[in-house]
Amino acid sequence: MTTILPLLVVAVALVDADGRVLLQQRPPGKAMAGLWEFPGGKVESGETPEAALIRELEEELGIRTHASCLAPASFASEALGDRHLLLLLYVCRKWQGLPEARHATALQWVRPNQMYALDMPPADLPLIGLLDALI
Ligand SMILES: Nc1nc2c([nH]c(=O)n2[C@@H]2O[C@H](COP(=O)(O)OP(=O)(O)OP(=O)(O)O)[C@@H](O)[C@H]2O)c(=O)[nH]1
Repeated sequence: MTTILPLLVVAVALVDADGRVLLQQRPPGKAMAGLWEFPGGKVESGETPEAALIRELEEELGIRTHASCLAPASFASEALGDRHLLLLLYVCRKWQGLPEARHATALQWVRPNQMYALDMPPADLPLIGLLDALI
């Protein structure tokens, strides 16, 4: 029997006052370079998912938020090489600071229905319809 190791990733739809969501572009050199994704990253050993997301938001965008502002919204389950990605998606409408691209190539604010036209990781595609209905 093949052992499949799960990869736990947290990501967030940051929603602004106009109902737009922040996407970031994966930088060259990383897997799936150039694709547009939700900010987030891997949950490290000993971290709660919310703590991991708060850490990633600070590292990647320089913004701060609180666990009580992270609303669980959906998840994705997708094969990823020899791993199996479990991506927990949160929605967040309250944070401090102005997002800046510290790791990403670029940032853009888009309405969920504009995401269908963007290149996004396969795991994210089923999440677009949910955000379209939710936001
Ligand atoms: N952040 C994020 N990762 C996603 C999304 N969709 C998706 O398939 N992933 C995948 O989830 C994994 C997240 O890993 P990452 O490389 O961004 O995480 P990280 O910030 O911990 O990176 P590092 O390994 O360079 O430290 C990648 O395999 C990435 O392709 C998404 O919308 N947002």
